[in-house]
Amino acid sequence: MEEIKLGMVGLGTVGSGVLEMVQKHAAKISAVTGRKLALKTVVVRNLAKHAAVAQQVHLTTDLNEILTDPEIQIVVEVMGGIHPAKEVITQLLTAHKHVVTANKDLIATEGAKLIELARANHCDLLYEASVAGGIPILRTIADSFAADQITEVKGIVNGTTNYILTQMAQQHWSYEQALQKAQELGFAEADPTNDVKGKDAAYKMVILSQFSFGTRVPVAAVATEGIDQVAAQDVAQAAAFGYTIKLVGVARLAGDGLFVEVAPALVNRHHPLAEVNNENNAVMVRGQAVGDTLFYGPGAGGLPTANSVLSDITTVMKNMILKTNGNSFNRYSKQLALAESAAVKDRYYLALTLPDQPGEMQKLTTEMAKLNASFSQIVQQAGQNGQARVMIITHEMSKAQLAQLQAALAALKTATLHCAYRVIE
Ligand SMILES: NC(=O)C1=CN([C@@H]2O[C@H](COP(=O)(O)OP(=O)(O)OC[C@H]3O[C@@H](n4cnc5c(N)ncnc54)[C@H](OP(=O)(O)O)[C@@H]3O)[C@@H](O)[C@H]2O)C=CC1
Ligand SMILES: N[C@@H](CC=O)C(=O)O
Repeated sequence: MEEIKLGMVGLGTVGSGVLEMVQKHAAKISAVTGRKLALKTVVVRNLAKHAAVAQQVHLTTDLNEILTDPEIQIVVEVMGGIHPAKEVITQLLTAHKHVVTANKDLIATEGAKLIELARANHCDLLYEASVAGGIPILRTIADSFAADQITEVKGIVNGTTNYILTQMAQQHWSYEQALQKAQELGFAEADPTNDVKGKDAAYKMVILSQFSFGTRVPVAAVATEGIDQVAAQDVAQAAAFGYTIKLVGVARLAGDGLFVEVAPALVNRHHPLAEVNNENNAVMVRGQAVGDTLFYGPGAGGLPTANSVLSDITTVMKNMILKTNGNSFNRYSKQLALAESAAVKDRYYLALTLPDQPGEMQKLTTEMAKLNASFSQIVQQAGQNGQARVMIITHEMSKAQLAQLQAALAALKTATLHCAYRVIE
């Protein structure tokens, strides 16, 4: 049987999973593709660190060993980050190697240029693993939603933060303890800042938006808030109201535009997203024809992510046999403007502190009434230093109304708004 040789750059959590799958699942890969797959060369930073693997695969620190090897036709990039990953993939595509990557940072920020370079060189550039780890969501949207009009895609798309929130809520671990464990388990990025600040999820929502709506939204246009400011009081009050706090990415058509955001949200405990725990992710795709669909699975971790990488590799292999390489992963393109804030409507959970004095609550409700904003649930708790903490679940209001309310509360000077989280029923 003909053998297809693979190269790889990076041998961390995902790279080690790819090595394991190529070895353990060799028979299935051959049965499905009609070709043997062999991992020939892996580029690492530090040879000594990976000495134990040197018996199984050729290790090098020199990318040229892959670039100049005519036997290696497909290369996996799992080093992460934007630089030098961008330069590495650019060199690989220029050398006519097909590339499979798990790198959402790079695809979300520089994807357009790399996709064009791949097309110009008749190479495949596939990145199923870049969104939601082991969930096969990108190919599903590209293929199975090819004819349907998607109106909303939302979900939990970061494993690290979902793991942290789950441990904090269920095991009562501290934020720091849960983050450290997520790092030990290989879920977090090398630098976890992007995980906890929501940027990793924003990268994924940019890629999901491109597949779902055909529009490439700049990362900077995605309003992004992480979980590092979520207060224990709000986790407890959310539970008392009947909700669970999750970091949720939303991309939806609103008015004539597209709205994309990543932020903590209160998810009704009966909603399927409320049941998504630990490093698991879930993506809900709403199509005009099909209605609501839900895709669930591990969003981080070596072997689950490697499975998505291998699905891309086998796709490249099949394309090589059929001589159909060089087509873009996602072929849907449609230019949508960003949605007007008046068109984006949700219910919100608001947490404020006010002076614990007669008339202060009245001022708050008066400001809300001026904006035609109302609420369905409200709780007031005595706090410290003569302050009361007020927690509200509003009726539906627009982003524009919310911004006006925030400005009005700031003008009052006595009220401090701590958070405004979307409510998902
Ligand atoms: N971990 C996960 O669950 C998931 C990760 N991803 C993505 O997959 C990619 C890899 O993630 P992950 O495996 O967790 O990352 P790791 O940090 O575990 O591994 C990165 C690997 O790349 C190597 N590396 C980094 N820079 C260079 C360089 N300049 N030259 C050669 N090798 C280099 C590192 O070397 P060294 O060992 O010497 O440090 C390490 O082996 C990232 O883009 C990530 O966002 C996607 C989905 C899930
Ligand atoms: N750090 C990421 C890894 C997968 O993309 C996450 O936690 O989701």
